[in-house]
Amino acid sequence: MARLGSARTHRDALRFWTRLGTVRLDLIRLGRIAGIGETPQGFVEVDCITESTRDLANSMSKSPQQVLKGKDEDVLFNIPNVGLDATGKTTVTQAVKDALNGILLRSPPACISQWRTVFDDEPTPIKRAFYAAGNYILASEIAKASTQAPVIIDRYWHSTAAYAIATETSGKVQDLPPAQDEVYQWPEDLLKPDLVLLLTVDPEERVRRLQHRGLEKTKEEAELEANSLFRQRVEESYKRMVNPVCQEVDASPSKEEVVKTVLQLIEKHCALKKQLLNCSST
Ligand SMILES: Nc1ncnc2c1ncn2[C@@H]1O[C@H](COP(=O)(O)OP(=O)(O)O)[C@@H](O)[C@H]1O
Ligand SMILES: Nc1ccn([C@H]2C[C@H](O)[C@@H](COP(=O)(O)OP(=O)(O)O)O2)c(=O)n1
Repeated sequence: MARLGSARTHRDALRFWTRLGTVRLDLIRLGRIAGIGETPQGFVEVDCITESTRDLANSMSKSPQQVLKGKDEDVLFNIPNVGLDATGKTTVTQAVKDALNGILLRSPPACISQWRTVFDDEPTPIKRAFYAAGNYILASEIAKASTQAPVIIDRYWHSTAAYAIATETSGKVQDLPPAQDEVYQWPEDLLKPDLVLLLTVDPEERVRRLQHRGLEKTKEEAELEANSLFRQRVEESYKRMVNPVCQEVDASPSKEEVVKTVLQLIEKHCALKKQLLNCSST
């Protein structure tokens, strides 16, 4: 395990605290995940080597939103889709990306996805650290891609937070942290999306889609299937997210209809964004 000491002296070391306050990550530009473990302070330490980390270091010296300012900023946006598994996120993100000639990204990003199965078997705080780090790495990719085209994202911070909140709590949705709690707030140091879409379907339809898809499940996906209270806590946590809120989309209709609805929402959002930009520049 790479020691925290080396991270402290490393020029490119970056330190992040997740919103949930449980995990500290030291992302170091080395090229591979060197090790993980508990520091004496009880924090989880992850040394992560990705090309993106240097970009991230550069972008973190600016405010998260500043890094998005490209020359065509009035027409550019980034839109994550979130929701329970098998609600159609991957289907919709792909179709929207094609329709808008955009760029499709996902959380966790491709550059660390090969470690996913390893981290999914780790204790929860370490697994969360992995997904949280993924969101920050993804942010630097979004910032870069957003100067070229609209960016459509399959999951982002909302997913990490919703699953973390649902795991850290038990029982019914009434036992979740209250609606105004800061766990539902977007982290200040993470690039914000323009519009977050929460895809929802009724539980029976979701199970049908899950069976139809037939992919291997993560432990949490299996938990989602077995435990309807857990599922309700994840979905309710999504609904309580603020700044930005998750805009709910009924994903029960046909793929074509859902994509049409999503494109209309994006169009509406863009019109609003342009209006706001015009107002602020006059
Ligand atoms: N609107 C829809 N109507 C019917 N089936 C759908 C719809 N959207 C997605 N599906 C199917 O449901 C399954 C899960 O979709 P997927 O996009 O993989 O979900 P997710 O990314 O949310 O896990 C796939 O087999 C997909 O073809
Ligand atoms: N940004 C992310 C992405 C996924 N996760 C976790 C939450 C769940 O345990 C799994 C579900 O992710 P997965 O990509 O397998 O789900 P879908 O393919 O979209 O159905 O990963 C996360 O915590 N944070």
